[in-house]
Amino acid sequence: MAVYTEISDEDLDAFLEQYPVGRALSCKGIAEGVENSNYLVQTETGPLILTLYEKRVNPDDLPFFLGLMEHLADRGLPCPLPVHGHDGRALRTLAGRPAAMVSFLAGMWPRRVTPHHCDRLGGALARLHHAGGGFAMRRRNALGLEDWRPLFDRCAGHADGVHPGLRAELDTALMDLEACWPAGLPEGVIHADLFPDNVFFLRNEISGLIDFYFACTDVLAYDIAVCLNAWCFEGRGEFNVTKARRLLAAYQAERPLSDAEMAALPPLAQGAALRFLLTRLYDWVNTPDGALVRPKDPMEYLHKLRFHRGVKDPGAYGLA
Ligand SMILES: Nc1ncnc2c1ncn2[C@@H]1O[C@H](COP(=O)(O)OP(=O)(O)OP(=O)(O)O)[C@@H](O)[C@H]1O
Ligand SMILES: N[C@@H](CCO)C(=O)O
Repeated sequence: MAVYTEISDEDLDAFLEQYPVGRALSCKGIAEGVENSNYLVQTETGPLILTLYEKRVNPDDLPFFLGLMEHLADRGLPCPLPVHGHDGRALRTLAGRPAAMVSFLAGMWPRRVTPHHCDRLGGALARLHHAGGGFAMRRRNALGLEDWRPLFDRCAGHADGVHPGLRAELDTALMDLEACWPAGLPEGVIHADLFPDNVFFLRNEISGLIDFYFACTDVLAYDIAVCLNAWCFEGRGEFNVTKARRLLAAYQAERPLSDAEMAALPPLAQGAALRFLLTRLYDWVNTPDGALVRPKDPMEYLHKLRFHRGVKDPGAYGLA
């Protein structure tokens, strides 16, 4: 479960007094998620999500994340809207952590992803990229190409213990990407972690996009590459080209890809697989036994990385 920081009733009451939301009627820790502490707070004016930002979030980035959610919500994207206090501020401190409240979004994330979900995702992702266009703030991707080598170095010594030969395989994959990483592609605001558990559906339509805490300014097509990894593989590791085709077609109906973006999909997809493999590997080897939050399986992403390294042509992703 992801409640790293507990809050007392007194602290919560004092916190809520600073917002025009009335008093708390209940407050429950949310088990899902691995990064931050999240609470569902029922207030006299309705439900809100209270987040206490934990280790991987740099407090200096919070104005970007909160400003971005506000910018996107203002442009009609169904994403959480930060709640401002009586003093106008959305961000303050609770139980020693930076904390903010955002609007509660109804819906459930898809436990079994279908091609229909991928279709809706593709459209929403393109709309997110368009809507992010006018956002004035910038944030470098803290988990981009240049950050993978230092992250790898921090866990390389444990890699072969997770899987024999993993260290050499990751080193080679990283060197290949460092040599051929695409340059000059269109950039803008990307979500950078748009996994199924960050997309809510209600009656088969998207009702919410959440968790903007990796969002940054980077190559737009890299966001598609993240989604191809997170949405288009089956449980046993096979790539589902029908899902990818639906995702890409729906994306392109709203934002057509250039030839350069299409050609770049294989290395971008390798990079996205490597990014999640490395953060998962890092967590895998640094999480003590018996910790409350179970780390996610890095091997899932090794299989995905291998698949993308075998792709010679973006047609493999269902592009015509
Ligand atoms: N605005 C929201 N409306 C409704 N539920 C929300 C909202 N934000 C978060 N949640 C709930 O909290 C859970 C965890 O949120 P979130 O994904 O942001 O956490 P996290 O710790 O950053 O997780 P991770 O990065 O591992 O996905 C979600 O799965 C959802 O159940
Ligand atoms: N979506 C990430 C975890 C949160 O960043 C993963 O599945 O590894």
